[in-house]
Amino acid sequence: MVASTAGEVAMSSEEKVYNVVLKQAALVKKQPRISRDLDVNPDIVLPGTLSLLSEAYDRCGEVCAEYAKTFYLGTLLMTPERRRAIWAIYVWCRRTDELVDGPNASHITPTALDRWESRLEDLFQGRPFDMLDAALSDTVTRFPVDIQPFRDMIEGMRMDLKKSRYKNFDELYLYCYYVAGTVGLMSVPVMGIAHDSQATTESVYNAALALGIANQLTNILRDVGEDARRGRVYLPQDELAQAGLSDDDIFAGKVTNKWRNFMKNQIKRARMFFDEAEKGVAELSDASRWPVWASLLLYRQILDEIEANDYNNFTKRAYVSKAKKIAALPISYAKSLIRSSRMYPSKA
Ligand SMILES: CC(C)=CCC/C(C)=C/CC/C(C)=C/CC/C(C)=C/[C@@H]1[C@@H](COP(=O)(O)OP(=O)(O)O)[C@]1(C)CC/C=C(\C)CC/C=C(\C)CCC=C(C)C
Ligand SMILES: [Mn+2]
Repeated sequence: MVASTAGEVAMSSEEKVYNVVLKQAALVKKQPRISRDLDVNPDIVLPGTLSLLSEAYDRCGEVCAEYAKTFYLGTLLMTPERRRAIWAIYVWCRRTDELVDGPNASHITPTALDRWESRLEDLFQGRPFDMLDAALSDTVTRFPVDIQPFRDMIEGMRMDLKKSRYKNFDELYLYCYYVAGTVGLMSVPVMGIAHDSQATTESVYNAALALGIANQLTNILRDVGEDARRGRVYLPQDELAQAGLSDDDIFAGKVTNKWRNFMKNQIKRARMFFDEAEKGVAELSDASRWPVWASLLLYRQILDEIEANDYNNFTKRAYVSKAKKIAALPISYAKSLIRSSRMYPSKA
Protein backbone atom coordinates (compact mmCIF):
# COMPACT_ATOMS: atom_id res chain seq x y z
CA MET A 1 0.00 0.00 0.00
CA VAL A 2 1.18 3.54 -0.80
CA ALA A 3 -0.04 6.65 1.06
CA SER A 4 -0.79 9.66 -1.18
CA THR A 5 -0.16 13.29 -0.15
CA ALA A 6 -3.90 13.60 0.62
CA GLY A 7 -3.48 10.77 3.10
CA GLU A 8 -5.47 8.26 1.00
CA VAL A 9 -4.06 4.76 0.84
CA ALA A 10 -3.60 3.62 -2.74
CA MET A 11 -3.29 -0.04 -3.56
CA SER A 12 -0.29 -1.12 -5.60
CA SER A 13 -0.93 -2.96 -8.87
CA GLU A 14 0.39 -6.17 -7.32
CA GLU A 15 -2.16 -5.90 -4.51
CA LYS A 16 -5.01 -5.17 -6.95
CA VAL A 17 -4.07 -8.11 -9.13
CA TYR A 18 -3.60 -10.40 -6.13
CA ASN A 19 -7.21 -9.66 -5.17
CA VAL A 20 -8.27 -10.92 -8.61
CA VAL A 21 -6.18 -14.06 -8.06
CA LEU A 22 -7.91 -14.69 -4.73
CA LYS A 23 -11.34 -14.29 -6.34
CA GLN A 24 -10.49 -16.60 -9.23
CA ALA A 25 -9.14 -19.22 -6.85
CA ALA A 26 -12.27 -18.98 -4.68
CA LEU A 27 -14.50 -19.42 -7.72
CA VAL A 28 -12.70 -22.52 -8.95
CA LYS A 29 -12.64 -24.03 -5.47
CA LYS A 30 -16.44 -24.15 -5.58
CA GLN A 31 -16.12 -26.55 -8.52
CA PRO A 32 -14.62 -30.01 -8.08
CA ARG A 33 -11.01 -30.31 -9.24
CA ILE A 34 -10.87 -31.97 -12.65
CA SER A 35 -9.23 -35.32 -12.04
CA ARG A 36 -10.32 -37.27 -15.06
CA ASP A 37 -10.32 -36.66 -18.79
CA LEU A 38 -13.63 -35.27 -19.86
CA ASP A 39 -14.80 -35.81 -23.38
CA VAL A 40 -17.54 -34.39 -25.59
CA ASN A 41 -20.87 -35.93 -24.64
CA PRO A 42 -22.87 -36.31 -27.87
CA ASP A 43 -26.17 -36.79 -25.96
CA ILE A 44 -26.38 -33.16 -24.97
CA VAL A 45 -25.95 -31.66 -28.45
CA LEU A 46 -28.51 -31.17 -31.18
CA PRO A 47 -27.95 -33.22 -34.38
CA GLY A 48 -25.54 -31.37 -36.67
CA THR A 49 -24.29 -29.07 -33.90
CA LEU A 50 -21.62 -31.52 -32.82
CA SER A 51 -19.90 -31.53 -36.18
CA LEU A 52 -20.17 -27.74 -36.42
CA LEU A 53 -18.60 -27.49 -33.00
CA SER A 54 -15.85 -29.94 -33.97
CA GLU A 55 -15.17 -27.82 -37.05
CA ALA A 56 -15.04 -24.70 -34.89
CA TYR A 57 -12.51 -26.30 -32.53
CA ASP A 58 -10.47 -27.63 -35.48
CA ARG A 59 -10.34 -24.14 -36.94
CA CYS A 60 -9.11 -22.81 -33.57
CA GLY A 61 -6.40 -25.50 -33.65
CA GLU A 62 -5.37 -24.39 -37.16
CA VAL A 63 -5.14 -20.74 -36.08
CA CYS A 64 -3.08 -21.70 -33.03
CA ALA A 65 -0.75 -23.85 -35.19
CA GLU A 66 -0.33 -20.99 -37.67
CA TYR A 67 0.37 -18.20 -35.20
CA ALA A 68 2.02 -19.95 -32.28
CA LYS A 69 3.75 -23.18 -33.27
CA THR A 70 5.37 -23.61 -29.87
CA PHE A 71 2.14 -23.22 -27.92
CA TYR A 72 0.44 -25.49 -30.44
CA LEU A 73 3.04 -28.23 -30.05
CA GLY A 74 2.59 -27.93 -26.30
CA THR A 75 -1.15 -28.38 -26.56
CA LEU A 76 -0.69 -31.61 -28.54
CA LEU A 77 0.62 -33.13 -25.32
CA MET A 78 -2.69 -32.43 -23.54
CA THR A 79 -5.84 -34.51 -23.40
CA PRO A 80 -8.16 -33.89 -26.38
CA GLU A 81 -10.78 -31.88 -24.51
CA ARG A 82 -8.26 -29.69 -22.72
CA ARG A 83 -6.36 -29.15 -25.96
CA ARG A 84 -9.48 -27.95 -27.79
CA ALA A 85 -10.38 -25.64 -24.92
CA ILE A 86 -6.90 -24.08 -24.87
CA TRP A 87 -7.12 -23.56 -28.65
CA ALA A 88 -10.46 -21.76 -28.21
CA ILE A 89 -8.97 -19.54 -25.49
CA TYR A 90 -5.85 -18.96 -27.58
CA VAL A 91 -7.91 -17.83 -30.58
CA TRP A 92 -9.99 -15.43 -28.51
CA CYS A 93 -6.79 -13.95 -27.00
CA ARG A 94 -5.14 -13.69 -30.41
CA ARG A 95 -8.17 -11.98 -31.92
CA THR A 96 -8.29 -9.57 -28.98
CA ASP A 97 -4.59 -8.78 -29.39
CA GLU A 98 -5.00 -8.34 -33.17
CA LEU A 99 -7.55 -5.58 -32.55
CA VAL A 100 -4.77 -3.30 -31.31
CA ASP A 101 -1.71 -5.01 -32.83
CA GLY A 102 -2.99 -6.35 -36.15
CA PRO A 103 -3.30 -4.83 -39.65
CA ASN A 104 -6.49 -2.87 -38.81
CA ALA A 105 -5.17 -1.55 -35.52
CA SER A 106 -5.12 2.09 -36.67
CA HIS A 107 -8.93 1.99 -37.11
CA ILE A 108 -9.64 0.53 -33.69
CA THR A 109 -11.51 2.84 -31.32
CA PRO A 110 -12.62 2.40 -27.69
CA THR A 111 -16.13 1.81 -29.09
CA ALA A 112 -14.87 -1.16 -31.11
CA LEU A 113 -13.42 -2.60 -27.89
CA ASP A 114 -16.76 -2.02 -26.14
CA ARG A 115 -18.46 -3.99 -28.93
CA TRP A 116 -15.88 -6.77 -28.56
CA GLU A 117 -16.66 -6.85 -24.83
CA SER A 118 -20.40 -7.20 -25.41
CA ARG A 119 -19.67 -10.08 -27.78
CA LEU A 120 -17.69 -11.62 -24.95
CA GLU A 121 -20.62 -11.22 -22.53
CA ASP A 122 -22.90 -12.81 -25.15
CA LEU A 123 -20.70 -15.81 -25.73
CA PHE A 124 -20.45 -16.43 -21.99
CA GLN A 125 -24.24 -16.46 -21.96
CA GLY A 126 -24.40 -19.04 -24.75
CA ARG A 127 -24.96 -16.58 -27.62
CA PRO A 128 -21.79 -16.76 -29.73
CA PHE A 129 -21.45 -14.32 -32.62
CA ASP A 130 -19.42 -16.54 -34.97
CA MET A 131 -17.88 -19.99 -35.28
CA LEU A 132 -14.71 -19.19 -33.33
CA ASP A 133 -16.73 -17.60 -30.51
CA ALA A 134 -18.89 -20.76 -30.50
CA ALA A 135 -15.87 -22.87 -29.58
CA LEU A 136 -15.10 -20.64 -26.57
CA SER A 137 -18.79 -20.51 -25.67
CA ASP A 138 -18.72 -24.31 -25.47
CA THR A 139 -15.43 -24.34 -23.53
CA VAL A 140 -16.81 -22.09 -20.78
CA THR A 141 -19.66 -24.52 -20.19
CA ARG A 142 -17.23 -27.45 -19.79
CA PHE A 143 -14.59 -25.84 -17.57
CA PRO A 144 -14.92 -23.45 -14.61
CA VAL A 145 -13.53 -20.53 -16.61
CA ASP A 146 -14.60 -17.10 -15.33
CA ILE A 147 -15.25 -14.04 -17.50
CA GLN A 148 -13.15 -11.61 -15.39
CA PRO A 149 -9.71 -12.34 -16.90
CA PHE A 150 -11.23 -12.00 -20.39
CA ARG A 151 -12.71 -8.61 -19.50
CA ASP A 152 -9.36 -7.62 -18.03
CA MET A 153 -7.52 -8.53 -21.23
CA ILE A 154 -9.82 -6.16 -23.15
CA GLU A 155 -8.98 -3.53 -20.52
CA GLY A 156 -5.30 -4.09 -21.41
CA MET A 157 -6.11 -3.37 -25.05
CA ARG A 158 -7.87 -0.14 -23.98
CA MET A 159 -4.69 0.75 -22.09
CA ASP A 160 -2.63 0.07 -25.24
CA LEU A 161 -4.82 2.49 -27.21
CA LYS A 162 -4.25 5.39 -24.88
CA LYS A 163 -0.85 4.78 -23.34
CA SER A 164 2.61 4.38 -24.87
CA ARG A 165 4.79 5.05 -21.80
CA TYR A 166 4.96 3.48 -18.33
CA LYS A 167 6.08 5.68 -15.45
CA ASN A 168 7.32 2.84 -13.27
CA PHE A 169 7.19 -0.93 -12.80
CA ASP A 170 3.90 -0.69 -10.94
CA GLU A 171 2.21 0.67 -14.08
CA LEU A 172 3.97 -1.86 -16.30
CA TYR A 173 2.99 -4.73 -13.98
CA LEU A 174 -0.68 -3.83 -14.36
CA TYR A 175 -0.32 -3.77 -18.14
CA CYS A 176 1.43 -7.17 -18.08
CA TYR A 177 -1.35 -8.59 -15.92
CA TYR A 178 -4.01 -7.33 -18.31
CA VAL A 179 -2.46 -8.68 -21.49
CA ALA A 180 -0.72 -11.85 -20.27
CA GLY A 181 -1.26 -12.62 -16.58
CA THR A 182 -4.92 -12.99 -17.54
CA VAL A 183 -3.96 -15.85 -19.90
CA GLY A 184 -2.57 -17.78 -16.93
CA LEU A 185 -5.82 -17.26 -15.00
CA MET A 186 -7.89 -18.37 -18.01
CA SER A 187 -5.74 -21.48 -18.57
CA VAL A 188 -5.58 -23.04 -15.07
CA PRO A 189 -9.28 -24.02 -14.92
CA VAL A 190 -8.77 -25.89 -18.20
CA MET A 191 -5.40 -27.43 -17.38
CA GLY A 192 -6.62 -28.51 -13.97
CA ILE A 193 -4.85 -28.79 -10.65
CA ALA A 194 -3.80 -32.36 -9.77
CA HIS A 195 -6.46 -33.88 -7.52
CA ASP A 196 -3.83 -34.98 -5.00
CA SER A 197 -1.94 -31.69 -4.97
CA GLN A 198 -1.30 -30.31 -1.50
CA ALA A 199 -0.76 -26.80 -2.77
CA THR A 200 -3.37 -24.12 -2.18
CA THR A 201 -5.44 -23.11 -5.20
CA GLU A 202 -4.30 -19.49 -4.64
CA SER A 203 -0.64 -20.49 -4.92
CA VAL A 204 -1.24 -22.27 -8.23
CA TYR A 205 -3.15 -19.28 -9.63
CA ASN A 206 -0.37 -17.04 -8.42
CA ALA A 207 2.20 -19.13 -10.29
CA ALA A 208 0.05 -18.99 -13.43
CA LEU A 209 -0.14 -15.22 -13.11
CA ALA A 210 3.65 -15.10 -12.66
CA LEU A 211 4.17 -17.10 -15.86
CA GLY A 212 2.00 -14.67 -17.80
CA ILE A 213 3.93 -11.70 -16.37
CA ALA A 214 7.30 -13.38 -17.05
CA ASN A 215 6.30 -14.12 -20.65
CA GLN A 216 5.11 -10.60 -21.25
CA LEU A 217 8.23 -9.02 -19.71
CA THR A 218 10.32 -11.29 -21.94
CA ASN A 219 8.24 -10.37 -24.97
CA ILE A 220 8.78 -6.67 -24.16
CA LEU A 221 12.55 -7.12 -23.80
CA ARG A 222 12.72 -9.07 -27.06
CA ASP A 223 10.71 -6.45 -28.99
CA VAL A 224 12.26 -3.18 -27.75
CA GLY A 225 13.39 -2.10 -31.25
CA GLU A 226 10.19 -3.19 -32.99
CA ASP A 227 8.01 -1.42 -30.40
CA ALA A 228 10.14 1.76 -30.56
CA ARG A 229 9.59 1.90 -34.31
CA ARG A 230 5.86 2.04 -33.50
CA GLY A 231 6.53 4.85 -31.02
CA ARG A 232 6.09 2.61 -27.98
CA VAL A 233 8.38 2.12 -24.99
CA TYR A 234 7.19 -0.61 -22.62
CA LEU A 235 9.99 -0.01 -20.12
CA PRO A 236 9.72 1.70 -16.72
CA GLN A 237 10.63 5.36 -17.33
CA ASP A 238 11.98 5.84 -13.79
CA GLU A 239 14.35 2.87 -14.16
CA LEU A 240 15.53 4.15 -17.54
CA ALA A 241 16.28 7.54 -15.95
CA GLN A 242 18.12 5.91 -13.01
CA ALA A 243 20.29 4.09 -15.54
CA GLY A 244 21.07 7.41 -17.24
CA LEU A 245 18.93 6.54 -20.27
CA SER A 246 15.96 8.15 -21.99
CA ASP A 247 13.55 7.44 -24.85
CA ASP A 248 16.03 9.10 -27.21
CA ASP A 249 18.62 6.41 -26.43
CA ILE A 250 16.05 3.78 -27.32
CA PHE A 251 15.14 5.49 -30.58
CA ALA A 252 18.87 5.84 -31.37
CA GLY A 253 19.18 2.08 -30.78
CA LYS A 254 22.84 2.01 -29.73
CA VAL A 255 24.05 -0.76 -27.43
CA THR A 256 26.09 1.00 -24.76
CA ASN A 257 27.30 -0.15 -21.35
CA LYS A 258 24.48 1.84 -19.75
CA TRP A 259 22.03 -0.11 -21.90
CA ARG A 260 23.69 -3.45 -21.09
CA ASN A 261 23.46 -2.75 -17.35
CA PHE A 262 19.86 -1.64 -17.63
CA MET A 263 19.00 -4.78 -19.60
CA LYS A 264 20.77 -7.03 -17.07
CA ASN A 265 18.41 -5.77 -14.36
CA GLN A 266 15.32 -6.15 -16.54
CA ILE A 267 16.32 -9.72 -17.44
CA LYS A 268 16.95 -10.49 -13.77
CA ARG A 269 13.43 -9.38 -12.88
CA ALA A 270 11.83 -11.41 -15.70
CA ARG A 271 13.75 -14.49 -14.46
CA MET A 272 12.40 -13.92 -10.93
CA PHE A 273 8.87 -14.17 -12.31
CA PHE A 274 9.80 -17.38 -14.16
CA ASP A 275 11.18 -18.77 -10.86
CA GLU A 276 7.90 -17.91 -9.15
CA ALA A 277 5.95 -19.63 -11.94
CA GLU A 278 8.04 -22.81 -11.69
CA LYS A 279 6.74 -23.40 -8.17
CA GLY A 280 3.23 -23.94 -9.53
CA VAL A 281 3.80 -26.11 -12.60
CA ALA A 282 4.37 -29.26 -10.53
CA GLU A 283 0.85 -28.85 -9.07
CA LEU A 284 -0.93 -29.00 -12.42
CA SER A 285 -2.71 -32.12 -13.57
CA ASP A 286 -0.47 -34.83 -15.06
CA ALA A 287 -1.17 -34.17 -18.73
CA SER A 288 -0.77 -30.39 -18.44
CA ARG A 289 2.64 -30.22 -16.77
CA TRP A 290 4.69 -31.17 -19.81
CA PRO A 291 3.29 -28.52 -22.21
CA VAL A 292 3.52 -25.81 -19.56
CA TRP A 293 7.14 -26.75 -18.72
CA ALA A 294 7.95 -26.79 -22.43
CA SER A 295 6.46 -23.37 -23.06
CA LEU A 296 8.07 -21.94 -19.89
CA LEU A 297 11.55 -23.21 -20.77
CA LEU A 298 11.27 -22.05 -24.37
CA TYR A 299 10.05 -18.57 -23.56
CA ARG A 300 12.63 -18.24 -20.78
CA GLN A 301 15.40 -19.07 -23.25
CA ILE A 302 14.56 -15.90 -25.20
CA LEU A 303 16.24 -14.07 -22.29
CA ASP A 304 19.42 -16.15 -22.81
CA GLU A 305 19.30 -15.26 -26.50
CA ILE A 306 19.07 -11.53 -25.71
CA GLU A 307 22.25 -11.97 -23.66
CA ALA A 308 23.85 -13.96 -26.47
CA ASN A 309 23.05 -11.04 -28.81
CA ASP A 310 25.02 -8.79 -26.44
CA TYR A 311 21.75 -7.04 -25.49
CA ASN A 312 21.11 -5.77 -28.99
CA ASN A 313 17.34 -5.96 -28.94
CA PHE A 314 17.12 -2.91 -31.19
CA THR A 315 17.96 -4.55 -34.49
CA LYS A 316 18.37 -8.26 -33.65
CA ARG A 317 15.36 -10.36 -32.77
CA ALA A 318 16.20 -12.93 -30.10
CA TYR A 319 14.81 -16.29 -31.07
CA VAL A 320 15.21 -19.87 -29.92
CA SER A 321 16.52 -22.16 -32.67
CA LYS A 322 14.63 -25.27 -33.78
CA ALA A 323 17.39 -27.47 -32.33
CA LYS A 324 17.06 -25.79 -28.90
CA LYS A 325 13.28 -26.11 -29.08
CA ILE A 326 13.59 -29.84 -29.76
CA ALA A 327 16.15 -30.21 -26.96
CA ALA A 328 13.71 -28.57 -24.53
CA LEU A 329 11.13 -31.32 -25.03
CA PRO A 330 12.86 -34.18 -23.15
CA ILE A 331 14.03 -31.73 -20.45
CA SER A 332 10.49 -30.48 -19.91
CA TYR A 333 9.22 -34.05 -19.96
CA ALA A 334 11.66 -35.01 -17.21
CA LYS A 335 10.62 -31.95 -15.18
CA SER A 336 6.96 -32.82 -15.66
CA LEU A 337 7.50 -36.11 -13.84
CA ILE A 338 8.28 -34.21 -10.64
CA ARG A 339 5.15 -33.78 -8.54
CA SER A 340 6.43 -31.60 -5.69
CA SER A 341 3.80 -31.26 -2.99
CA ARG A 342 2.53 -34.76 -3.65
CA MET A 343 5.98 -36.19 -3.00
CA TYR A 344 6.12 -34.36 0.30
CA PRO A 345 2.55 -34.40 1.59
CA SER A 346 3.69 -33.44 5.08
CA LYS A 347 4.27 -29.89 3.71
CA ALA A 348 0.55 -29.06 4.02
C1 LIG B 1 0.44 -24.52 -23.30
C2 LIG B 1 0.18 -23.11 -23.03
C3 LIG B 1 1.28 -22.32 -22.43
C4 LIG B 1 -1.02 -22.59 -23.31
C5 LIG B 1 -1.47 -21.18 -23.23
C6 LIG B 1 -1.93 -20.81 -24.60
C7 LIG B 1 -2.68 -19.50 -24.67
C8 LIG B 1 -4.11 -19.49 -24.29
C9 LIG B 1 -2.03 -18.44 -25.17
C10 LIG B 1 -2.64 -17.09 -25.44
C11 LIG B 1 -1.55 -16.14 -25.87
C12 LIG B 1 -2.07 -14.85 -26.48
C13 LIG B 1 -2.41 -14.83 -27.93
C14 LIG B 1 -2.22 -13.75 -25.70
C15 LIG B 1 -2.67 -12.41 -26.22
C16 LIG B 1 -1.75 -11.27 -25.74
C17 LIG B 1 -0.32 -11.60 -26.12
C18 LIG B 1 0.08 -11.55 -27.56
C19 LIG B 1 0.55 -11.95 -25.14
C20 LIG B 1 1.87 -12.53 -25.39
C21 LIG B 1 2.10 -13.89 -25.70
C22 LIG B 1 3.17 -14.36 -26.54
O1 LIG B 1 2.84 -14.15 -27.87
P1 LIG B 1 3.86 -13.90 -29.06
O2 LIG B 1 5.27 -14.28 -28.73
O3 LIG B 1 3.21 -14.55 -30.22
O4 LIG B 1 3.83 -12.34 -29.10
P2 LIG B 1 3.70 -11.30 -30.27
O5 LIG B 1 2.24 -11.05 -30.47
O6 LIG B 1 4.38 -11.92 -31.46
O7 LIG B 1 4.45 -10.10 -29.73
C23 LIG B 1 2.44 -13.36 -24.43
C24 LIG B 1 3.86 -13.06 -24.15
C25 LIG B 1 1.71 -13.81 -23.19
C26 LIG B 1 1.46 -15.32 -23.15
C27 LIG B 1 1.07 -15.74 -21.77
C28 LIG B 1 0.88 -17.03 -21.47
C29 LIG B 1 1.03 -18.10 -22.49
C30 LIG B 1 0.49 -17.39 -20.06
C31 LIG B 1 0.96 -18.79 -19.72
C32 LIG B 1 0.47 -19.27 -18.39
C33 LIG B 1 -0.13 -20.45 -18.24
C34 LIG B 1 -0.45 -21.33 -19.40
C35 LIG B 1 -0.49 -20.93 -16.86
C36 LIG B 1 0.36 -22.14 -16.45
C37 LIG B 1 0.11 -22.55 -15.08
C38 LIG B 1 1.01 -22.53 -14.05
C39 LIG B 1 0.57 -23.00 -12.71
C40 LIG B 1 2.40 -22.04 -14.17
MN1 LIG C 1 5.66 -7.98 -28.45
